Amino acid sequence: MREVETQARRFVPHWRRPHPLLFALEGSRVFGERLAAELELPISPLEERSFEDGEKKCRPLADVCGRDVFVVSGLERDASESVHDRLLKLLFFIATLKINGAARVTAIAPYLPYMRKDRQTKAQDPLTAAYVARFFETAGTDCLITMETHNLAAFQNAFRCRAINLVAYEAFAGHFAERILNQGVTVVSPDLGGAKRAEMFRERLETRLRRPVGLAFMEKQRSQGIVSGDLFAGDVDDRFVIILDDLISSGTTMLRAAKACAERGAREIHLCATHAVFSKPAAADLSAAFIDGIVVSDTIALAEPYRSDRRIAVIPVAHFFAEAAARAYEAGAE
Ligand SMILES: O=P(O)(O)OC[C@H]1O[C@H](OP(=O)(O)OP(=O)(O)O)[C@H](O)[C@@H]1O
Repeated sequence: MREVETQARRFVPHWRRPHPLLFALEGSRVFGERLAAELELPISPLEERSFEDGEKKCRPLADVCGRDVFVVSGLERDASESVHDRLLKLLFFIATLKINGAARVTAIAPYLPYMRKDRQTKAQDPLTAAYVARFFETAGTDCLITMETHNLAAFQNAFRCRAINLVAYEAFAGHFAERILNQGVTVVSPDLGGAKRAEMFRERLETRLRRPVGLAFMEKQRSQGIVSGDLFAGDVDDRFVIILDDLISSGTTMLRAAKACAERGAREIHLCATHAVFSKPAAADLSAAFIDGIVVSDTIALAEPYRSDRRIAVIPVAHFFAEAAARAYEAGAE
């Protein structure tokens, strides 16, 4: 794993007095500290306790009455907490802030889970993306900030409170532009659902490189956990290929797209995804020799064994969140 340096800061926060409070829930201290540095705010103290029966308690130790509050929490699973533990803990904490008089609460969830189930594809399917949005609203969230949600249209339709989706394409494009020499370049979407994302990234990369960048797509269907579909559109022969997706979980999607590119003569194959969810089997799959590099952001802290993998570059994105949080604060104060 290689930590890539944060790009130059583009904003300086100006807080009125008293300044907003920033809380970082357990498991999010590293990202919280990066955010705190960007926002020039201290992390406020809180009490987190787990009880013998599995229930949790989370209490602010700074007086929140009348204050603007930012609360950051990673919502991915880690060794000590499940997605559900973290999601419920954040929702309870937001509700606690509100009943104790917080003026406005901005939830910062670098990775927002449950967004993949955004439509009914089978009879009586749940719509978890919409339910998660309702839970945040019910808890009293005034604004939610996340990055690279799975389906932007579904995300925007699900939330009635302010919901901001950030993207890291500019940072990814900058990273690749420094490494691509005079090769032809193609951005590949590993499924049709990601076509718009790939196109947006391709445009940024083209601007950086000042020459045309190609686009390619692969077919993908997922049913009962089995991924299928072999159609491939676009030219990757002898090209520097970047396969772009929102997240890597098992790695199945990226691996099959990378294989398809290798079979079609790609010269170099790089995977690029905002969220390194990396559920267990990904480790073995992504070590394939035809994968030259993997670029992710730090929305999710890398678990072992990925930390020692030199092919993985991690792009910091806390500054995007800091700027969005500061803007949301300014807008709310108008
Ligand atoms: O690493 P993996 O385990 O393969 O998971 C990652 C994939 O899952 C999501 O798409 P999904 O399969 O839900 O498809 P969709 O675009 O049809 O919603 C996501 O956009 C990735 O493509």
